[in-house]
Amino acid sequence: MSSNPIETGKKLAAYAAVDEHITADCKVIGIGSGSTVVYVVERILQKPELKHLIYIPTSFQSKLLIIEGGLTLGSIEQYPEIDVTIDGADEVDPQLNAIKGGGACQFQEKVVAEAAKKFVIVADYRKKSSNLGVEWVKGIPIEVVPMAYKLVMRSIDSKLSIKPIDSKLRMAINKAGPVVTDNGNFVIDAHFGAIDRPLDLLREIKLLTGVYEVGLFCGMAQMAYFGEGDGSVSTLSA
Ligand SMILES: O=C(CO)[C@H](O)[C@H](O)COP(=O)(O)O
Repeated sequence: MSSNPIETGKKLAAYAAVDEHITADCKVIGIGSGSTVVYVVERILQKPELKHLIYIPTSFQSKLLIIEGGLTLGSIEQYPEIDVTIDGADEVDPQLNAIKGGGACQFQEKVVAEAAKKFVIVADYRKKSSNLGVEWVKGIPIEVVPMAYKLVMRSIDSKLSIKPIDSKLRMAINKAGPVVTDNGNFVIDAHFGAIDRPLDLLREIKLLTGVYEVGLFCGMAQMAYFGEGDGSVSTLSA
């Protein structure tokens, strides 16, 4: 085990979720994105009985994890019904509402989560929260069509029932200009502070012209696994 409690937490959560939800009688598995999901694939690769399943990616990163692991890559067009999707999250509340999109993959992640009979979140202890917007203060990731980004920023400021504390276009590191998603779009991160009614906010933001997808996942997850700092795993169920 790593001596870093965060890495240990990610690994414990990922291993527990794979052990409890991915079995040889599953057919199609959705693979989320981010650093915790690396441990999901690591655990799958330790189990030869899971080799024959079809794996659906949620990003370029997770496609590479599947291919480099020698697993069978499928597409959501071929397999629109998924048995289990396991993915990370940036923040999860007690009702299992989540903020996702820290890695700008929220659109494909939402498609693959929604297509699954069971959507399971894996995360380290920092992601557990009493209220969305309290622990994850970088803002809700909102994927927007590039030519509309200024309009969406104006609309976020003026048309929602709650005003953002801060909202900005996500800029790339090691590249001049904005982050460009796997779908060729931009991301606006809008921080609203503690969000009391995430589903209402999700609906409002989705109605803004130019918005492609919102990194609020409400009522989607059946279960979440959190790797704790003391080496244990805690769970939340819907
Ligand atoms: O939503 C995501 C990417 O868009 C990730 O699942 C989320 O950012 C968590 O990542 P990590 O496991 O690295 O903490």
